[in-house]
Amino acid sequence: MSQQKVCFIGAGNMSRSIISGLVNSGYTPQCITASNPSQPKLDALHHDFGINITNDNMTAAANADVIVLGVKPHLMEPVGKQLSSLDLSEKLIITIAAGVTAQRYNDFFKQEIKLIRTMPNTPTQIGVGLTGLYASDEISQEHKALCETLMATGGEVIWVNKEDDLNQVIALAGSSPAYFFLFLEAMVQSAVKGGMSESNAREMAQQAALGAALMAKKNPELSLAQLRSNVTSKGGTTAQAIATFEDGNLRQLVDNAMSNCIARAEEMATQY
Ligand SMILES: NC(=O)C1=CN([C@@H]2O[C@H](COP(=O)(O)OP(=O)(O)OC[C@H]3O[C@@H](n4cnc5c(N)ncnc54)[C@H](OP(=O)(O)O)[C@@H]3O)[C@@H](O)[C@H]2O)C=CC1
Ligand SMILES: O=C(O)[C@@H]1CCC=N1
Repeated sequence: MSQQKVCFIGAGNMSRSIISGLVNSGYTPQCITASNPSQPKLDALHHDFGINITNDNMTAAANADVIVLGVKPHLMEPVGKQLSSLDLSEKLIITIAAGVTAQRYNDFFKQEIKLIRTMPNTPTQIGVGLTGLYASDEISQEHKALCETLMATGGEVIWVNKEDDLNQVIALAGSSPAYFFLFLEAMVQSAVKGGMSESNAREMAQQAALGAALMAKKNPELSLAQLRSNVTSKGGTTAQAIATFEDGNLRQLVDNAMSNCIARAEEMATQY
């Protein structure tokens, strides 16, 4: 794998997940630098992965071939302004932020930068993530290939043709691990209420989720409805549970949740 110098501006949850994917798949830790204002997350990254750490965004960015912007969306503008005095013409800039359009970064950095917008998710940290990628026509094949190689260390990558499609990626993959954690939380709470120990309840619920996801993945010829049907004996227990979900309009609730997720990304695009 190419061992370009990669720096992360912002060393929070998502940057940590990507760094974990990189190092676990053999990327040289000495080629990775994380920059963050507060020290504890940096120290943990240095301890866990052996990467370089700093509180100085400018030095980190100046010395990197690839700059990954890992701060919250509202901080992209001050970070861009801070780095705008650097000559970024030869560098690839990768943003992971939701809801900040590619065009805005040229304003923030006060120059035409080579930017690829990505939408990863936290399972990247264990190699089973998914990252959506968008690049405008001006971005070179070399930079696209480099970005894809870096992000693929955390799992699957999917290019989208239109920037707007990244908002669907947010709803389907970037944010969605949280939906599944919520579902697991609710299952565990119900089982604990029924007398099960929390650890047993969690083990059962998470193993079932893992098994269901793997079955869906390993049987692409089977529809999701068929996989569900295979569990659902007529007049049996599953049928009662599924009927309860359908009566409670789970599908509509999921549709509302995903639509609101996308609407928030669109709103953020007008804010930042
Ligand atoms: N979490 C997720 O699942 C996903 C997040 N994203 C995107 O990733 C980005 C980061 O999110 P997430 O990792 O969750 O957020 P975190 O809050 O965990 O991380 C953001 C980090 O940025 C640091 N930071 C703040 N100001 C600066 C600055 N001026 N220069 C450098 N670093 C700074 C913060 O440091 P400190 O804490 O010390 O202030 C913090 O460590 C967001 O844009 C989000 O949209 C995308 C996909 C999924
Ligand atoms: O909640 C957020 O805004 C970010 C983007 C996707 C996941 N976390």
